[in-house]
Amino acid sequence: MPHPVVDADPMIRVSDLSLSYPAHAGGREFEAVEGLSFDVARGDVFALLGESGSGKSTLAKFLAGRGPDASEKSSRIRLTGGEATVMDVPMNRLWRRTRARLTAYVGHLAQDAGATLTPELNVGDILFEPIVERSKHFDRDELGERIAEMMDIVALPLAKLQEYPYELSKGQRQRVAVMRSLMLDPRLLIADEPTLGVDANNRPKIVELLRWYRERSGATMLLISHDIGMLEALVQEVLVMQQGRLVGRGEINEIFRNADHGYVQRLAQALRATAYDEIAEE
Ligand SMILES: Nc1ncnc2c1ncn2[C@@H]1O[C@H](COP(=O)(O)OP(=O)(O)OP(=O)(O)O)[C@@H](O)[C@H]1O
Repeated sequence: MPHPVVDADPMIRVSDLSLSYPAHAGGREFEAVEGLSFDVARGDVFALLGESGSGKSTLAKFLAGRGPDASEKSSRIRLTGGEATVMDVPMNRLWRRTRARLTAYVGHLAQDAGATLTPELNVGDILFEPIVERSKHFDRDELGERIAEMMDIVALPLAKLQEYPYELSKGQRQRVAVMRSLMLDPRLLIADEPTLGVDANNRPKIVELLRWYRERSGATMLLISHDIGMLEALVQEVLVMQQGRLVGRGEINEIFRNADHGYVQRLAQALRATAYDEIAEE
C-alpha cells in the first residue's frame, strides 16, 4: 500500500489528467478537467486561475484526496484519463486507508468553507476538530499557543474561541476556516478561494496567515485565488484554466505581460482592474 512521501519532489505530478462526474438523471458523464499536465515542486506556491466552471474546484478537490468524499454519488470525481500523483501516491484507485494517510498531510480548504463550519461547536472546538478526529492524544497547551498566534495574525480576539459560527460575521467564519485548514500542519495546502466573500480590509489578514504558515512550515501550496494581494504576496507560478483545459502557465508577471491566449489577456486586464479598485478603496 503506497505511503505518502511528505517531502516528495515534485509534490504534485499531473500528466494528461482527465476528471469526470458520473452520468446522472438521464444525463451523460461530464468531463470537468481534460488532458491537464503540470508539476508542482516541493515548497512552491502555485495559483490556479480561471473563469467560473473551468474545473478549478474539481481539480483541487481531487488532488487533495477529497474527490470521492461527496455524499451524492453523482458528485464523486473520477479519474478518467492520464495520471496524477500527490506525495508520490498514485491518485487513481485511492483506497480508503491510503486516502486517510494522505489527507493527514494534505490540507484542503473547500470553497466557501466558512459557511460549513460545524454549527454545534464553538470556534475553539472547531479548530481542534481535525485533530480530535484523528487522535485523542495531543498537546492542548502547545496547540493553544499556536491558535493564539493565528488568532492574533487574523485579528480575532481570543474571546471568539467561545463563540459559535452563527455569532460570527461571514469574514470571521472564513478566517476560522482558514485557521482550521492549518491545524494538522499540512505539508501541502490546497485552498479554494481563501479570501472570497471577505471584505477588502480583512482579506490581507488571511494572506498574512498563509504567508506566516508558509514561512514557518515551508509547505507547498496550490491556491485558487483571483485576489491580487494574495497572488503578489505568495505565488510564484500561475496556471490558467478555461473549460477544463490549461490555457496558460508561467511566472506571475511574465504570464500576464506576454499572454498570447485571448482568455489569459482578458484575465490579466481584469486582475489589473481589481488591483486599481483596491488601491482606490484604501
Ligand atoms: N457535482 C457535480 N456534478 C456534475 N457536474 C459538476 C459537479 N460539480 C461541478 N460540476 C461541473 O464541472 C465543471 C467544473 O466545475 P468546478 O466547480 O470545478 O469549476 P470552477 O472553475 O471551480 O468554478 P467556480 O469558480 O465557479 O467554483 C462545471 O461545468 C460544473 O458545472
